[in-house]
Formats: sequence, structure tokens, C-alpha cells
Amino acid sequence: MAANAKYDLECKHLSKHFSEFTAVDKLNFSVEAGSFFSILGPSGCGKTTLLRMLAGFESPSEGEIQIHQKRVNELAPNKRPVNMVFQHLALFPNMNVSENIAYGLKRRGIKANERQHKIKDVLERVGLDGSQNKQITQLSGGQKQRIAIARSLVLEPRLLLLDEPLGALDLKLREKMKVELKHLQREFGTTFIYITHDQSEALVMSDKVAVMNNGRFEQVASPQELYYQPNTAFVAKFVGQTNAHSAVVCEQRQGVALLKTARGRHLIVATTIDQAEKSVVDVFVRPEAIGICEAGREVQADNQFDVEVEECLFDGASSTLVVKDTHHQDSYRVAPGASFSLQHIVPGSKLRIFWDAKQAICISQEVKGES
Ligand SMILES: Nc1ncnc2c1ncn2[C@@H]1O[C@H](COP(=O)(O)OP(=O)(O)OP(=O)(O)O)[C@@H](O)[C@H]1O
Repeated sequence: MAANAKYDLECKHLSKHFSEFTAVDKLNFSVEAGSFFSILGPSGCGKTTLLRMLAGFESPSEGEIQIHQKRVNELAPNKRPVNMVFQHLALFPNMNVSENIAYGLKRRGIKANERQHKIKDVLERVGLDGSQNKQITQLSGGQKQRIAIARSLVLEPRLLLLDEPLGALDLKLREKMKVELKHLQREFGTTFIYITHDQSEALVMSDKVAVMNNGRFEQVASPQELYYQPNTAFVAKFVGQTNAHSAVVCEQRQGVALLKTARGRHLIVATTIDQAEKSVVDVFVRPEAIGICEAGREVQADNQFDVEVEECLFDGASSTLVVKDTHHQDSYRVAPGASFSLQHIVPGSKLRIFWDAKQAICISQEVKGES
């Protein structure tokens, strides 16, 4: 099949077995040139193994890797148009900033004059011009991060592979670096392949996210699609907070299913898929999709019932209420948002929660991932 210039990376039927164990399982995917592509999944799902195959540190058991329309399976790591940024940045502590960035350029035989020019240019682009003579130990965590990225980008790779590069930073710096990384990727236009187990990193930065589980991609989609239209229960649970309940389908009519949760609460859920009667589904509703009002008040909503507050996890606009269905004992997490005052809410407070059918999704328990 002819490779497509639209893509910088195409993987076909890519697998990696370690003896009997399959770490990466027949992956088929493409990454658009100039995009930010994240691979998101729990520890042990195969992310690093996949990245190492792309970089050439691990050879595939089956399948093909094409970078910019060329098969690279047989190419050594240093011959691939790829660079990698690790969690522990591997900057040389005994060299200053300029020497760190110059290292790869020297190995490529770039002359001193041109090196200085490229170093100045890349430092300007990462916002650190003037730090050429600083020692690595004189830099903050975020500055080190930018130097590590500058050192890779100065070599103008087709693909930049990033292996949890924010994992070693504290929370505040991580938040800041998420935005910076996204800006850097846009500024340079290099294709980024970013692996992480942190869904917020993947959602904030990516054009596309592949959610990986047991060596396979469950879904490859934009952050919004993953969040609002997860294809599988794993994706619904792994991406963002959600309330999940197992339920049985009682009836389905005109795109709406009537379900009964294991504890007996009837729920109405919009569905595009035919759900057979009596089939078992998972029903998901996001905490922020649930409205709150005073207990007993009838509102215009497909689903509504009274609850008792079990916990009020106050955190300003990001507060969460954990509530329990007064009749059927199912628990829900509700994100009331800034407009609902939690001033008088305590454990034991009675409220009503409500949501419309289209704000919940149901996924048949048999549904499996894509590739
Ligand atoms: N060289 C190896 N030999 C045998 N098994 C391996 C080897 N490398 C990885 N594995 C196994 O393959 C699976 C996937 O590992 P991998 O490091 O790719 O996961 P990961 O998603 O990157 O996890 P983490 O987020 O914890 O780094 C794990 O079960 C791991 O034990």
C-alpha cells in the first residue's frame, strides 16, 4: 500500500512479544505530520515498548513502521529521523547549556559558526536566549526541560518522541509546562509523540490521543471525542472523572433506553446503538453534567431523584460532592461548579440531582477496543 505524505508515522500490524507475553498487540495507526499525538494508558499497557520500537531501541516481532513514508524497521536508532526526550532528561551536567545543545550538532559534523547560529535560534524559540553559558545546575526544573527539548529540536527530527517528560516535575511546574510544550510544538511544527499515564496532560496538549490498554489501542480520537463519545467502558473510566453504574436494559425506543441499575434505580439514557432488552450495560454520567437543586423540587430533566450528601470535598470551583441516592443507595460524584454555593452543605444535607438522557452514555459490556 502506498504511504501517505499526510502522515509522518504509519504503523501497520505492529506487535512486540516478550516470550509468551504480548506487550504490543497488532497496532495499526497513523500520525499526521505536525500534530501532537499522545499515547495514554495505565502502567504496563505497552507505551514504552511502543515508543522504543519507534526509536529503534527494540525491534518489532511483527509489522511495519514507516516514518515519513519510509520503512525504518531495519534502521539503527541514530539513522532514524527521530529524537527522544526522556523523563530524566539526560542533560550532561558537566557541560553548559550551549555545549549540551551543540553536542548532537557536532556529531553531525555541523561547523562551529553554523552551530552557534542554530543554538542561538533554538534558545530564542524556547525563550532562553542568553543562557548559553549557564551551567545545567543553575537552571530551574522547567528551564532544564526546555533545554532538553531544544537539544532535540535543534536536530530537526521528523518525530520527537517524549517519554513522560513531565513526570519528575512538581505539580505546579507540570501545569505550566503542559501549556509551554503545546506552544513549543506549534511553534516548531514538529510531530510530537508523547506517552503518559496522566489523562490531563494528554487532553490539554494533544490533537489526537490513543488510549492504550493491554497492548492495544481502545480508541484513537481528539480529546473532546474521547471525553464526550468514549467507545469503550475503559476509555469512559480512564479519561476524565465519571460515575459508572452497571445496569440492565428494560426497554429501548427512538434513541432512548430505559435502564435499571443493579440497585433498582430506573435511568433514561440516549443511545445510538440498539441495546437488546435484558442486556447488561455500563451507564456513565460525568460529575459536571449533573445538576443540583433542593430536595423534592420537580425539575425539567429526564433523570432526577433525591440524594443525601455523604461528603463535601470543598476546593472552590473544583469542589466535588459525594452523594447517595436516598432510595436506591447508588453513589454519585457531582461537580456543582462555581455557581452553586456550598456554604451550607454538610454531610447529611438533602438535595436533588438531575440530568437529561443525552448527558449520559451507555456502553454494552461486551464492547472491545479498535485495533
Ligand atoms: N524486556 C522485557 N522483557 C519482558 N517483558 C517486558 C520487557 N519490557 C517490557 N516488558 C513487559 O511489557 C509490558 C509493557 O511494558 P511497558 O514498559 O511498555 O509499559 P508502560 O505502559 O510503558 O508502563 P509504565 O507506564 O509503567 O512505564 C509490561 O508488562 C512489562 O513487564
